[in-house]
Amino acid sequence: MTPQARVQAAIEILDAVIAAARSGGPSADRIIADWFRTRRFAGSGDRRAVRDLAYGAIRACGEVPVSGRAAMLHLAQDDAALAALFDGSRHAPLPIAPDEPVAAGGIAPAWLTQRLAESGIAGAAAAALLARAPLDVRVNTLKARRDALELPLPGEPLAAPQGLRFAHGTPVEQWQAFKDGQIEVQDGGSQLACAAVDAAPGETVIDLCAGAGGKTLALAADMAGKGRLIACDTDRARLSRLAPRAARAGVPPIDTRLLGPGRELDALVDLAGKADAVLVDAPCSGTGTWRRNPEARWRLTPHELARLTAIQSRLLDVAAVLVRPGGRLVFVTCSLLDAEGADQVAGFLARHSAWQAVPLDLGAGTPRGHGLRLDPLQDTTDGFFIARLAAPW
Ligand SMILES: C[S@@+](CC[C@H](N)C(=O)[O-])C[C@H]1O[C@@H](n2cnc3c(N)ncnc32)[C@H](O)[C@@H]1O
Repeated sequence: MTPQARVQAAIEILDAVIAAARSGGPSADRIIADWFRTRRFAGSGDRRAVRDLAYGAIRACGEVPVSGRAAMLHLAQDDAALAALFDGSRHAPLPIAPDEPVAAGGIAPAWLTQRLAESGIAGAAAAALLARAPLDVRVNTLKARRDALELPLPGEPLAAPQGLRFAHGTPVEQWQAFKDGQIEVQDGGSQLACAAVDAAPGETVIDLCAGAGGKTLALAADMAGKGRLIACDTDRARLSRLAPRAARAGVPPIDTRLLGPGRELDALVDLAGKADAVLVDAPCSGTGTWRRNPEARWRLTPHELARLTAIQSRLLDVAAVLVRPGGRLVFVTCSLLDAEGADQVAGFLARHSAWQAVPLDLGAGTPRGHGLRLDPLQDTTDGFFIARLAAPW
């Protein structure tokens, strides 16, 4: 592809990303993969260049742009070489007209930027939400040890006890250690959220929102494969991805429970008051993971945020029913908004006055309300809110 054709391709992809953000359609990654699937003439250099252009524009524009071309023109404003590629030649974008719409730059839509600022995330901390994430792995202690594992490249040890960091794009999934289940790809913040559960061998631990089991596998390793681990979710497809991952990681079969939204306890009655620990890795806005999917900020609306916070409160109450007297509940969201963090825990403690928040020391993070917040600027992880709550005896 010519440099001009790459820009035009990025514009077409951005049009699709914008439409998907408005209609709840596929992710930018999916759209880019689909675009190239039908254009076999594009080589790996073309893919990388088009992807970088598209993601560069997504990261740079806070509000949803009116079009892919307006988003790309925002980048071209400060890049004369890019602007010169709008030359109208074959497969190139049309020349830039003087009165064309140009998308505005920014961190996120105005309402969301304000909510972040009210939650103490502004300036450099807000910009860091859109930085490029490194690649973190967790050493699986069921099969290996961080200090005795030989890998093709040395990783940088993280605050998370089994975490190692590599540069973005390191092909760890091709390494034998990955194929053998000795390492899992998992953000350092996500690993710290699991450490907050402090799961121990022989315990009964429930992962209430397990998804495809990223955190479940870390809990299983902490339990040394001994005890009872129950992985739950309302999404059958996600939950079904856990079994093959567990097999690769050498984790004994895990009890999985498919939950009905709003009727979660129906499938968990046998566990009421029995769990030593319940992890609520709740569905959330994902403001802490924009480094990986920056277009998510174009999808979020105040209405969607209100829907998510209502689910989070309900899941906290569901979890409280499952925890045994003296047991623990760990609440986690990958969000920096207080509505999905500190406020959520304050609300829980107001509803359950006999429960207590337990201070956390994970070697990273900043206290926020009754919990701890990890943020991409200070902690160089994805953004997370983590709180640990103790049930009364
Ligand atoms: C943040 S994700 C979990 C990610 C997962 N723990 C991991 O580490 O990969 C939140 C999960 O909550 C699930 N979920 C949504 N509503 C739920 C509900 N009412 N009960 C349980 N899980 C729910 C979603 O399907 C999603 O998989």
